[in-house]
Amino acid sequence: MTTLKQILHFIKERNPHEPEFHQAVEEVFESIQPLLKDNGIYIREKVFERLCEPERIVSFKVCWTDDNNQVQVNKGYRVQMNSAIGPYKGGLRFHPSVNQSILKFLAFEQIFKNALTGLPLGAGKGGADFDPKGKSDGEIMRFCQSWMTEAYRHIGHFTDVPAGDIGVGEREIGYLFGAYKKIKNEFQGMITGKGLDWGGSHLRPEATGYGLIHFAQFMLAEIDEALENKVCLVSGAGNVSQFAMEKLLQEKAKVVAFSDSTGFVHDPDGINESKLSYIKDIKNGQKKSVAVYAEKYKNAVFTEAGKSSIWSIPADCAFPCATQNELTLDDAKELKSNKLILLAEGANMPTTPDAIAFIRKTRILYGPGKAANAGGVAVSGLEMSQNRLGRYWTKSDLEKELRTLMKTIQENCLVTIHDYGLKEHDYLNAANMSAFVKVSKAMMAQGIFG
Ligand SMILES: NC(=O)C1=CN([C@@H]2O[C@H](COP(=O)(O)OP(=O)(O)OC[C@H]3O[C@@H](n4cnc5c(N)ncnc54)[C@H](OP(=O)(O)O)[C@@H]3O)[C@@H](O)[C@H]2O)C=CC1
Ligand SMILES: O=C(O)CCC(=O)C(=O)O
Repeated sequence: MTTLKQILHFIKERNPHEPEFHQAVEEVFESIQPLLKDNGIYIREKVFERLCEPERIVSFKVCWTDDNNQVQVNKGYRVQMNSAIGPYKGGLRFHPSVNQSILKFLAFEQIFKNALTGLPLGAGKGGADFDPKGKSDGEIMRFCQSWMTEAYRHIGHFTDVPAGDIGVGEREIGYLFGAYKKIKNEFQGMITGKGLDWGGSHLRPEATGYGLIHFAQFMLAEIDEALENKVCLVSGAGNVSQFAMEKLLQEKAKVVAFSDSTGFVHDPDGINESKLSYIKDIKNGQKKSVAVYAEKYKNAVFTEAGKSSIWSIPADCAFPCATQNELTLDDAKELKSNKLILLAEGANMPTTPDAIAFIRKTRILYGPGKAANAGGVAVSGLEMSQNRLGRYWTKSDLEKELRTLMKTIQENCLVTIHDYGLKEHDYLNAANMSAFVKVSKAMMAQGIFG
């Protein structure tokens, strides 16, 4: 008889040297303990073991020439994790830190997140250990074209539909889409995050950040609180962060800090629309460090990475929107001692396990990324629907859809909390359990190939 401990041990042994993947797996495994204990079928059918094994990993070389005519070689990947409820779906990350462990953790998280959206989306993730920083448009284009020259075989609107993630925005999506169209001679919605004039959807750029803030509003409403006048910290200064800040401003919250890989800015006066436009210009146009912001606004202070943490600034709400494991136990303790009310994750797995365990023992509301940042992939799902119909929906249609989707995810969590007798506001276990049940059912219905 297999014990629960043996299952986790087996998965870790089968996937050595993959700490991020282990971390993501262990979190879900902990959450679903009651389900595994009460339902022998999950054990007999080896559902968790099957969920942890990617259906396919494609790993390939990406050769391209830089502007000095030097040959460059990178590692490219696509992890096709699970297709029980729809075609593989998830972003591409171009960052020097990319490796198989990171992409497997991201693809694994995507299984549950995508299930929570209620849309027919399987799970995948991919990318390359390519660093877009400092590269010319021509170099980025040649890299994307080379990546797609291999990956196109595995991608398609009913097979696997990538999108953006760290280092991949509309420019990269355009080059990837163009390469696919050229190779296949087909104009199809095989990638999301496209430009509005060539098959993209209104609100996809905004969706992750806006959806995160909607989710936070719904969580706060449960304790009769609102975002107005709340002091907020938003890490990162990229896509998710920029639109989280934008929505927070619309909701009259006060954003006093943001960051990037070089450090963080504390602006005690709070940012406003014109300051946010400047942040967008620094990051999307000039492609510089956020340090530049502090040179322009007199009360703003820039602190270099490693010297202190953005999470040491007193605030009511914290939104980690940069990268994995960016918020540690020490950060969590400091946030608590500064009387934080809510922590909602825009990034994937940004909070370390010990920090999550600490937060969950306090009264701080915790919104796990799988639920809180699902707005991005949800609007990607709606982009796929529009592509299949050959129609565009209006911005106001999509605004309504996004808000409703985020509300439905939150309400499903509340129902799961009630049905399984979880602790009040236990969004973490609720999200993991309800998504697990949904995907497992689909897998078992499809036999052992499911
Ligand atoms: N884009 C989307 O729709 C979705 C994204 N996510 C997640 O949100 C997070 C941010 O993604 P996104 O905004 O798209 O990416 P971007 O590339 O647009 O922005 C990433 C931001 O995070 C900072 N950052 C990246 N790596 C590090 C690091 N190791 N240490 C400190 N700062 C870092 C970057 O700083 P710098 O500019 O200096 O590199 C940048 O400010 C990721 O975890 C992603 O997986 C989740 C759901 C959907
Ligand atoms: O829009 C998508 O398909 C992917 C978004 C994503 O990568 C994520 O949710 O982490």
